[in-house]
Amino acid sequence: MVTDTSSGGTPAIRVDGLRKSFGDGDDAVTAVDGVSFDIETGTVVGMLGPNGAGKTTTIKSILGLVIPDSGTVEIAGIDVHERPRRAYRNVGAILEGARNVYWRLTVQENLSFFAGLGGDDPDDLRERHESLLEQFGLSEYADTPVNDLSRGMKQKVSLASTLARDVDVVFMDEPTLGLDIESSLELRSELDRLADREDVTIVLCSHDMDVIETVCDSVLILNDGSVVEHDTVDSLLELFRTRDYQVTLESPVADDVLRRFERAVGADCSDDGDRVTVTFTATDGDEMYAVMDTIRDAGAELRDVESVDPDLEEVFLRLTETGDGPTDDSSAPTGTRPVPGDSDGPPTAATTEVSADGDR
Ligand SMILES: Nc1ncnc2c1ncn2[C@@H]1O[C@H](COP(=O)(O)OP(=O)(O)OP(=O)(O)O)[C@@H](O)[C@H]1O
Repeated sequence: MVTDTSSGGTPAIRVDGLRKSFGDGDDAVTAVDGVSFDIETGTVVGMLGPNGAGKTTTIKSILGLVIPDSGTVEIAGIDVHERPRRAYRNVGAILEGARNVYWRLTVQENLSFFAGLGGDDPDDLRERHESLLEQFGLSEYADTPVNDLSRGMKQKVSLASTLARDVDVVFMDEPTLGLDIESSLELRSELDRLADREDVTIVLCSHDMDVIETVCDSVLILNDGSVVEHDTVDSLLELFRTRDYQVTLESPVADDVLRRFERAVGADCSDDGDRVTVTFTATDGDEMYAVMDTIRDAGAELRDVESVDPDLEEVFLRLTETGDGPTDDSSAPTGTRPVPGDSDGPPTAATTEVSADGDR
């Protein structure tokens, strides 16, 4: 089910009928194939999808870094194609981790530079910058060149620089990558604060399902260039909550009975010598009764039946039907990654900021 999350007002981001192909003829690849969604102001939205699902292309199209073949993008009701300067004025993005800050500049200089990009006088934002430095534990490094900092600290500078000016919409790709647990938790509460108290809209791509599950209000799942789901995290978890069951049988259960049972239930049984555990999905009550009948017919003794709460990772794998399990990197959800040479759009206000590459 694709749900429109807008509540009637102008959405922070509106994407309508976005399409983008790369290459020609037999080599053409359709990266984004008619993507449409609204993102409500002040919400944190996780964008997920297997590798090649079209996440990067969608985000780059929203930011004006890739020119779509068709479709429109509006930020706060302003068409980014018609009025790019106005549309991108309060948009920030971290697309390549710590690479979007200037490593030869000091931490403070980076904050001032990025504040200046938005047309603000950095002196007017001194208080904001001091509080950002404090929040991210960077105060004592204010005059240190970014180059001399650890990877995690560089990531924090990158985040602080994005927030150095007044932003209404922020795109973040893997913002917790390289952060220690404490900093990652700090970041999560900072994202909550930005969305709740400052009404900032945040679009987050992360490999870390835990971050997505705890920080995001809703999730947008892309697969094969299309939106396959756009719903709240709670609804998505609810969707599968009552479908998974774990049945425990008294051991021993004869081998042939186990195999028959596996075939009937469509799941693997594990026998630890004391008990036999079977986890299966029953989409309705009839299926559940059928499983119970199978257990009775097999003469197995039922010890326990429990429903199993799925986590977001499982929901994601089912919706995208990658089905290879969370350990398979090729199917795991990922954040956006840079694709060399795809910046075929003209410079925009957003381009200027997000592609301000480090001087390594
Ligand atoms: N510049 C390009 N030239 C050719 N093909 C491209 C280009 N950019 C993206 N693609 C192709 O478009 C499809 C979608 O890519 P995209 O990078 O948007 O997916 P993604 O969901 O961000 O994947 P990942 O998680 O691997 O970063 C892929 O098949 C990719 O190979």
